[in-house]
Amino acid sequence: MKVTVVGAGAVGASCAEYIAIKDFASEVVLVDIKEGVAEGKAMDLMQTASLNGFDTKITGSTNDYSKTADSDIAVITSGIPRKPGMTREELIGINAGIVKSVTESLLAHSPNAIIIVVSNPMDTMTYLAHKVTDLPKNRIIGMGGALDSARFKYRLAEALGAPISDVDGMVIGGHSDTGMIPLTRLATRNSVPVSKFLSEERLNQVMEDTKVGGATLTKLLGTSAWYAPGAAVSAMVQAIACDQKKMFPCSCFLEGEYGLNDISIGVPAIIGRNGIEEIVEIELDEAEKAKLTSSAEAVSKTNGALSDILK
Ligand SMILES: NC(=O)c1ccc[n+]([C@@H]2O[C@H](COP(=O)([O-])OP(=O)(O)OC[C@H]3O[C@@H](n4cnc5c(N)ncnc54)[C@H](O)[C@@H]3O)[C@@H](O)[C@H]2O)c1
Ligand SMILES: O=C(O)C[C@H](O)C(=O)O
Repeated sequence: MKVTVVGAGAVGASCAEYIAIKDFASEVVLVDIKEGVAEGKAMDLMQTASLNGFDTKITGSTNDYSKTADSDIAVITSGIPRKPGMTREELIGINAGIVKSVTESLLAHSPNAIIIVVSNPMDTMTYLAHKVTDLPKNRIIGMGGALDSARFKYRLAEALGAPISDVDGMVIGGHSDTGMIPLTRLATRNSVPVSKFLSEERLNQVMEDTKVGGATLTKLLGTSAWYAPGAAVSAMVQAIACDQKKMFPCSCFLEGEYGLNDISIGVPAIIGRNGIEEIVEIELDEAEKAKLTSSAEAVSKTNGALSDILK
């Protein structure tokens, strides 16, 4: 199983590290536009192999996509991250051009790859990847919900005073500060609804803290997060590589599911060897449906900024 990760920055390198540590891929190729960076990170990571006990071969390449040929899975993390005070949507001007050209270069050498889009604004970059390639919808997946759900579980566990392993929960909708929809109604502590333990007010606080999870870290770090994003991408890569059929909320191109069309947005999906094996349509209540509609409107508005690049 060959995996290419484009962008050897914070998220790309973290993702490559987690993939290697889990030791399910034969090869990971890191690609970056900055001379020597991908080669350097690959060498540094390879020097952890004997310490961390993995056999995955990690190589680096400065923009030479021939090294990525015949990848089974390609992850796109190239582009700029936000700084404190910015929204993800403000990155579109620079990142759209990068994601378009990287997607085209990847597919020129790996026509059968399944692509995972990470660069922000992620739902719009996933939509862009669909539009420039016209690949079947199962082969382009946006990573956002897996990360947002991990943050939701962290916040729930904190509020409950429970171990994170006892908590389950999911975030759907757009991967943005206002568009995320943490599904508190369906969240559980060992199968018991969390509303049994937490007041509505505390649950609302959990929801708000989850939605600004990325912004909170960006303020603390001066740039956006990488450990949990890298872990979330690696979990999705593993689900594909090992045909795990795991369910993650992720940005899927919708054609009528959830009443939405011509948009990529976070919904639950089964992830396996074919990428998105199935989009799972769960029963939402009226309030959740209204939130998903308004989240989709915001993503569509951001997609509108792609009109020039899609000409
Ligand atoms: N979807 C998510 O949940 C999620 C989570 C974290 C970060 N992100 C996004 O991922 C992106 C990367 O974040 P980061 O923290 O790793 O940033 P970073 O600056 O550390 O790394 C980005 C890397 O991309 C490289 N790059 C730029 N243009 C390129 C090109 N044309 N080809 C190849 N490489 C190129 C840069 O040289 C840099 O090394 C950002 O857009 C960020 O907002 C998304
Ligand atoms: O917050 C960001 O800008 C990066 C990423 O989308 C995240 O959620 O960590």
